[in-house]
Amino acid sequence: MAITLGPNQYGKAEVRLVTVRRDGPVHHLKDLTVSTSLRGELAATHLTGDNAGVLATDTQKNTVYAFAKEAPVGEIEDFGLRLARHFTGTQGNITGARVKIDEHGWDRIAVGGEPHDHAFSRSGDERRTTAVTIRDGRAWVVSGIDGLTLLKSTGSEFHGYPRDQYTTLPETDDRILATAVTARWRYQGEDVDWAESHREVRRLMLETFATKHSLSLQQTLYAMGESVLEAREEVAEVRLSLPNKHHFLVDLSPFGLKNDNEVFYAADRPYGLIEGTILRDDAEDPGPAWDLH
Ligand SMILES: O=c1[nH]c(=O)c2[nH]c(=O)[nH]c2[nH]1
Repeated sequence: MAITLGPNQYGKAEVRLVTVRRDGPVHHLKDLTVSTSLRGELAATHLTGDNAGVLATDTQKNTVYAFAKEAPVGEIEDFGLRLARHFTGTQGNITGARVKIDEHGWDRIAVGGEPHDHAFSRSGDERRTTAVTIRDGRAWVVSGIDGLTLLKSTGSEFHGYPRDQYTTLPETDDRILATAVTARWRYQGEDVDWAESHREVRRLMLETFATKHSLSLQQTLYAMGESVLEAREEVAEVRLSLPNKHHFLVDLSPFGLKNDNEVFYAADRPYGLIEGTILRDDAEDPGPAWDLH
């Protein structure tokens, strides 16, 4: 029997980085969680403990902080590209790098209706994300959104599904549709206005969720991805993971009351999990070598 080393990578996970741009009385915050991951000729350390080719994860963490000082962080995609290029460009045996960044939003506190210069409140659960991968000299950028919770109180039906001996779900032509969007979209190329693209992808998905009359969450998922690919040529592929946050009608008949789609029980688990990829058929296939997402 022969034993070999399979795919491997190493890096520093979840470096918490907060920067304050202080070029005047109005301060600008960036709040990021950065994870680095390197690949390459790393057999020696695994097989013999020879660390000559191992850029320490502590050094990777320090590089994140130093880069944040040496130039403005800017958009997370650009920051990720700078870091990934640095790791692959300066370490002879490192041929691949992945930098994942989550951005946590802060809103300015309104004081007397005016946004404050340097006091903030956390924006909520939604996070902007990116994963930048350098592989064999090529860069791939996959950006996204986590934790964007959506609900529509009508405009959603679910019926026509098979009924077998285990089916109890009543068919409905009017239900609450709610989900927490995890979205990832892969860019073709790097010549992108990242902030504008993120804003527009988000807007398109939200508008489609709101306006598309839904016969299933699967149909809504496809329509959300399709609207992005139709309008944004810089995007090659959209992946969505949509938990169906069920809202069940409460049976009010024991109290002699009729429930006209007004009183619901919001269940937290179990939940349906609807996932899918929407693709442009002429987009370049990045290959399976290192899952980009
Ligand atoms: O939009 C839905 N898709 C399903 O596949 C499903 N299954 C289910 O029980 N409810 C729903 N809703």
